[in-house]
Amino acid sequence: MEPIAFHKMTGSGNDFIVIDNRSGSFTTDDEDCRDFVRKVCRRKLSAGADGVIFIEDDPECDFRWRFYNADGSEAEMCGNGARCAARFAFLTGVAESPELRFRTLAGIIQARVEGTRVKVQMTDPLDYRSGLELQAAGRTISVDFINTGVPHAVCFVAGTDELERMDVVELGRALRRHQQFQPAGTNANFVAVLGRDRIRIRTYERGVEDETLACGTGSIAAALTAHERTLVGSPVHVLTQGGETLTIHFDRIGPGQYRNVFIEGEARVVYEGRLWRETL
Ligand SMILES: N[C@@H](CCC[C@H](N)C(=O)O)C(=O)O
Repeated sequence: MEPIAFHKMTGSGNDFIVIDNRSGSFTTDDEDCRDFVRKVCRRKLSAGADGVIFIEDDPECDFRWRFYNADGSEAEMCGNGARCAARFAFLTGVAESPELRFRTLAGIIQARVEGTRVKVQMTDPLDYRSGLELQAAGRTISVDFINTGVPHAVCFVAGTDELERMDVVELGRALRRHQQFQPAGTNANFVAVLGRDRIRIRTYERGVEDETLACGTGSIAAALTAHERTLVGSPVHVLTQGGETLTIHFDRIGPGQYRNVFIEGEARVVYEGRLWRETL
């Protein structure tokens, strides 16, 4: 059986296995594909990753992607994955120009690749809600919500000391499955504002079911909800749990409504490898 070639990439600490599936070796809708994703994402037992990205042909764009979380669930969008997919496409010749477009389940995304830095224009956010008072993990917390391609709950905390001490997994897990966000569930972000142009974030990701080192759509959700609370301007620099910074640019056009939302940061190839299905 032929080995599967892949690139292991990191988008500011969110890590992905990227596979060129233009030949169609994977049928991305079927259970075998989800099973492959779950196996290959296991840390210590396989390559390990937060998700898998399949690059496929598209009649109108440079390519389209299918994005899967580590648990095999498909997500409409992933900000860090989008930056990795764009860099992969330019590096491997899937896209000829560093300015490229690709199709996702959330809509068409535009990206610009400049060395290891990639800036992506995201789809317009939806469904902003603020000040939800929710019971989670035995306490009442105030939560804002916005869908930045995927759903995100955002909780603001008093400062970095409180953020460092938080049990992000316990609280994140409780919010992720809270009845308020059913049936899709939500990602959960915990945020400290450091200044008018700077915030610090920790994210519990749906589909990884754990804290990750960075989350692009979560960083956008945090920047926009902080802006709604008049805590920050634009752009906002988001310091992630992995220590890297993502920069979010946006225009506010009305209460909870935004256009021209961009995310910018590093997207790096960690290594290229080959996988044998029978050893997964
Ligand atoms: N890490 C991503 C978000 C990936 C999808 C998410 N886990 C979900 O299922 O909603 C990002 O960088 O945006």
